[in-house]
Amino acid sequence: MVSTPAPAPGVAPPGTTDQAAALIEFRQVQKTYSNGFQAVTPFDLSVGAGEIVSLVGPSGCGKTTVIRMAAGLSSVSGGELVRRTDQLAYVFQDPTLLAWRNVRSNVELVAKLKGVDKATRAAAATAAIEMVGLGAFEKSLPRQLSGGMKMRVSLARAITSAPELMMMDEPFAALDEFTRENMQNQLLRLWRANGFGAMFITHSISEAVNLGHRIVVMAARPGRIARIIDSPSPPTKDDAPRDKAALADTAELVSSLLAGDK
Ligand SMILES: Nc1ncnc2c1ncn2[C@@H]1O[C@H](COP(=O)(O)OP(=O)(O)OP(=O)(O)O)[C@@H](O)[C@H]1O
Repeated sequence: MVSTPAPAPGVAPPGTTDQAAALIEFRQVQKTYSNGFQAVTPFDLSVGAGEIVSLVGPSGCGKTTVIRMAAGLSSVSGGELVRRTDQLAYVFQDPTLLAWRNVRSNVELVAKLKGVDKATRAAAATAAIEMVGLGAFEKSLPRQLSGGMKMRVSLARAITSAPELMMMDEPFAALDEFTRENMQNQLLRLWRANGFGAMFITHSISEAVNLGHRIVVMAARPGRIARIIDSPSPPTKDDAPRDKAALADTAELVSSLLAGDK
């Protein structure tokens, strides 16, 4: 069952698990596909307003299934999924840009399809394009951009629709390590400016730890949560220095959980 009650008043600070302000709550949510395969066993998680929750786990543990249910793209087989916002945006591994539209036109597209008026979406697109550092490429076509630049267009397009909740399914997986780290920084810059909540799926432990206020470590067969870890040094709005040693310890903990040591 998926229900969408009225938006909760107030905005919780990043890292909160305050149920009243949660944008989305999974309550014992399960997924069994029509062939009888149980992809996700009872799953409890909430994502607060302005909170980034990363999901990391082995292939087949149900990460995409979870995010698809959250987005309403896949039905829930059991339990209850409560979503308190319809302001969603998606960013996938494939930036899915329209080849014949230039950067600005691609960035404005989702907001346009959502019916945002021309002046508002143009202003939002200008800000987003600047924020991802593509101001000089507004008129470029996708084929004239690198993989990292295309992903920045995809991020700018998502932000332009002013989402409260971003669903991100391995958005940076196809990028080289250097570009990937750069994109994580871009994403955090956008988050500091726009304050969206996010579910961020990744196979990369360092990415999960760098981005998440909380890190959900999943296990496979059957798909389930192994542990939810509060970041010891989460991203902050004022971009305060992070405790690298504490984050390295968290990465080690995630690694050992994934290896089944803990
Ligand atoms: N439509 C479907 N019908 C039956 N089984 C499915 C379907 N979609 C996914 N599955 C199975 O459900 C399990 C979870 O799949 P899902 O794509 O959610 O995993 P994932 O953790 O996102 O994997 P990956 O990291 O490889 O993308 C897998 O075993 C997959 O084979």
